[in-house]
Amino acid sequence: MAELLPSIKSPEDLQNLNTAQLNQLAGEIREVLCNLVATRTAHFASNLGVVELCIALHRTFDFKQDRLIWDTGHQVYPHKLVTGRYDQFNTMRTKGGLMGYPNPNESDYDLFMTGHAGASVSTVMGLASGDYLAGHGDRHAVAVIGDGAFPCGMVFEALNNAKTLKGNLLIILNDNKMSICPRVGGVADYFDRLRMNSFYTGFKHEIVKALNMVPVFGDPTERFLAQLKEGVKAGLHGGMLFEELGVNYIGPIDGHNIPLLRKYMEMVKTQKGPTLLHVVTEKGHGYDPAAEDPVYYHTPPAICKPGEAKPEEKREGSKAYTNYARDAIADVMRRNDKVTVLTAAMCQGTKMEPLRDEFGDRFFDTGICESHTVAFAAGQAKAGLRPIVNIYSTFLQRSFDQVFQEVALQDLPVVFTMDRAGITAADGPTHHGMYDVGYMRMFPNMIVMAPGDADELTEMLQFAVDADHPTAIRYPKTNAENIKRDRTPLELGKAEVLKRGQDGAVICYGAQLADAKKAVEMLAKDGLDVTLVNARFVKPFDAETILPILRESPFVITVEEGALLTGFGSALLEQAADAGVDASHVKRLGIPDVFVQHGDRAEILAELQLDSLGIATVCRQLAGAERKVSSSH
Ligand SMILES: Cc1ncc(C[n+]2csc(CCOP(=O)(O)OP(=O)(O)O)c2C)c(N)n1
Ligand SMILES: CC(=O)[C@@H](O)[C@H](O)COP(=O)(O)O
Ligand SMILES: [Mg+2]
Repeated sequence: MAELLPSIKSPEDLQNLNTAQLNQLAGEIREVLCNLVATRTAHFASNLGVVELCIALHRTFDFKQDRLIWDTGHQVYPHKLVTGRYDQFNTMRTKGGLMGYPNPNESDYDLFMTGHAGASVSTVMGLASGDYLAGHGDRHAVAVIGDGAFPCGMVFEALNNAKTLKGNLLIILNDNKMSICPRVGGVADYFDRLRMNSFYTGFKHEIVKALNMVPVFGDPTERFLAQLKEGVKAGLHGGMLFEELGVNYIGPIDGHNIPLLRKYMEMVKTQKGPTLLHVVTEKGHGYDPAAEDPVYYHTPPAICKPGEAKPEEKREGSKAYTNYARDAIADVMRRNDKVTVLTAAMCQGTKMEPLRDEFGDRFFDTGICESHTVAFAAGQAKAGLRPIVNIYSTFLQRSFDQVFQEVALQDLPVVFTMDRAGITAADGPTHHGMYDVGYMRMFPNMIVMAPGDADELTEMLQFAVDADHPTAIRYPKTNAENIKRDRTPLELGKAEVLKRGQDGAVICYGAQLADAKKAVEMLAKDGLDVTLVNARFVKPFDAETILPILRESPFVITVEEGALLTGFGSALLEQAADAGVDASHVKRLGIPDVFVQHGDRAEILAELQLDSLGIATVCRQLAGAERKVSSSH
């Protein structure tokens, strides 16, 4: 039972604790983290890994004045616990409760609401620059960034700029050998070599000793020269990559040793110029199952109670769209050896570990480097391959310019399977996939579609791989259904009319089709005969099918799980305006011009009237309104 933690109302309450008490506090924080994931899915292993680092930071710096940014922000739970949010902690990732990422609306100790990796060094540099110009050059600016986030291009853009910075910059590299999956790439290998540095440091000491004993000639000289080469290599590995950029490199040090962390932090506080402190931690530290399997315990299912064995994944009747997409990708790759698949460090989230194993040389994990991922895919397409970029909608935003220049402008056959397109629920506004419809349909040459059910996703993927143009397919974070019907074969730019009625029309773009169908069936029981359309494509738009429905229907509702601004409904209004068709009776359902907060997906969809009840309610209102108008004529 937590004794110390409840008394920590702010980091000031840490100042009087001794090392034993700080270590006890670390244990209490871990207990709270374990209890949290016994109740719901949350970020777990990452938070377990930064407990001591967080305590040492708040014990050493005064972040009422100094600046602290946790890169990505998924590891911010210990920070929230020591900055006065212990009492609310059980609301984590629930509607109206604490956000699972930093949230300035919760605390002044949270400076940026983040969830996307790689921006911390840049933003903390901006803070340092602003403080310097405001006369607060004595403030410290600290970015804590993981080894998975570090390869983000933006980090190197910031490092390039760091030596010009006025103000104090401390970058803490939290190196736990993990992204969500094991980290990949040359930066990862470099960190591995740096982690050996404690060995090299000792080795360098040996070199100096050897220097004093070096004989002038004979065998020992050769041995000495061999050692000297190693010593020089050690020096190179001793953070020279950073030193050459004007960033002092210190480390690596043990990230679970609070006194040691505090000693080094006090030391770097006096260091002039940008400094990188390399801290080695264990992802999942302090809870053995998580330390042994940090991939699974990155965001484990709610039912993994402390000490319980790893539960089998819940068997559900229907599978997630993610599973259908993964299986469809695997199937296409088996039948066509020109097809490749790329992920930007989301192999686990897109459930592609089996593809990594099966298609080794046609599976590419680029790390958290989405801009590179898309440009790399464009290069593959130019070379005659059919790359599939399997990516979360929200993270694709990082690659906007590469989608434009390297893919659409070149008219290259890159397939974008955009997972988490729509409400992602507990992750909140940084992770909802809101904007992909708008920005993907803007680009000439792009084919933009959304399946109404699981089988249609499979069909669309094959269609996309066969298309000689860039294509984008969006689907949400939810279980997929299959809608029984006489399925119209997929045809470029053609919608599918599931039912015709004379009282109104519901035109659905994407996976809410199941809810739209339920709504139309409910309405039929009320005597309202409503047309149901599965739009399938937002680009090319099926004006030939849809505009006559606008002309004939007393009311029309469009349904999409995405931003209304620039979304499918906007496209319909544009088409109507261009064709001179009256669209004043069109009601668009989707996400309004707000950032949707975290919460339960079903609740959020209901609030937005995007579920079957909401769609039916809006139809009744419009039908009623329509009947009043027609009866008053
Ligand atoms: C731009 C972007 N791409 C992908 C992700 C998904 N993501 C969240 S955490 C994570 C791994 C981060 O690894 P690291 O920075 O080492 O933190 P750790 O979990 O190891 O503490 C990834 C890929 C993201 N949040 N942002
Ligand atoms: C921090 C981060 O961006 C990922 O951990 C993300 O939260 C994963 O989302 P899913 O749980 O939907 O895969
Ligand atoms: Mg890591």
